[in-house]
Amino acid sequence: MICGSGLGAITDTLTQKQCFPYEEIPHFPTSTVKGHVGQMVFGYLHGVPIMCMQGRFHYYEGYPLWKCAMPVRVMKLIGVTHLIVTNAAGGLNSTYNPGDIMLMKDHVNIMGFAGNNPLQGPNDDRFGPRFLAMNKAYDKQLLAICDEVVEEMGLQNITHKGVYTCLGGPNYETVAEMKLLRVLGVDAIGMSTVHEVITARHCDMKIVAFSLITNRCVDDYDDHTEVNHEEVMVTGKRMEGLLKEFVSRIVSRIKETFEDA
Ligand SMILES: Nc1nc2ncn(CCNC(CO)CO)c2c(=O)[nH]1
Repeated sequence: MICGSGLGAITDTLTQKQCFPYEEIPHFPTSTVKGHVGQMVFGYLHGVPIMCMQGRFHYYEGYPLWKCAMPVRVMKLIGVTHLIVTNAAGGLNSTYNPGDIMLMKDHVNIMGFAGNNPLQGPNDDRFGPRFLAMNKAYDKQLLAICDEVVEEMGLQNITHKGVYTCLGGPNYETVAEMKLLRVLGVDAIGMSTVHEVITARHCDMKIVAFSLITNRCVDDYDDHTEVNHEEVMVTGKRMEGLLKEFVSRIVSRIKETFEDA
């Protein structure tokens, strides 16, 4: 699992936890962002062994995308098969409200348009192919499991399926940028996740990802509200209980699916 801004409480669901601060892990970057604890947490959830990044690394912290996503390859080498990625995101789709969940059905790798990609450079054949198909990055079976959990928890009114994009940050978007992203079919905007998903897909992990919509993206020159990180974390804190239950039930169903396989 990868926990986004303010979503680190998801690790509270784990038992027999062993925590390793990133600064104690050789060659790992360190988390410098408020709301990101900065440690790798190992534990169990419904008897399933879990490796969880409590806090992630971002391009805007000064790390190249391959380094931000490097922990995904460490997870692969340790034997992780399924990746649950969470993030806090701004809701560009006007039907989204703070506190909503957006299940990622796809992403727009806008940083990749300029070739800024975690797989740039010589391909490491130990993990995957030189040229990677991305049309099935978001696993349909895992999305169906999310749909079942949404139904079970009665979250239909606050849950959406949409398209996410990752900008480099650390600034939030301008009005013109939000208007452009809306034209491109983007529903939620963040500063993470896409490079982690590309890296996970490259090494054939099954991936499910969702955004907690922490604030509205307002593409109106007459609206003077300004997004800020505190607001992002406040919404994360408000929704942490529900998200813990949501993720817990997803893992439980993945376990059932694996046991039936
Ligand atoms: N408009 C907008 N709203 C958002 N809410 C959360 N994030 C994700 C970025 N989170 C950063 C700063 O809050 C910390 O990684 C964003 C974003 O990128 N844009």
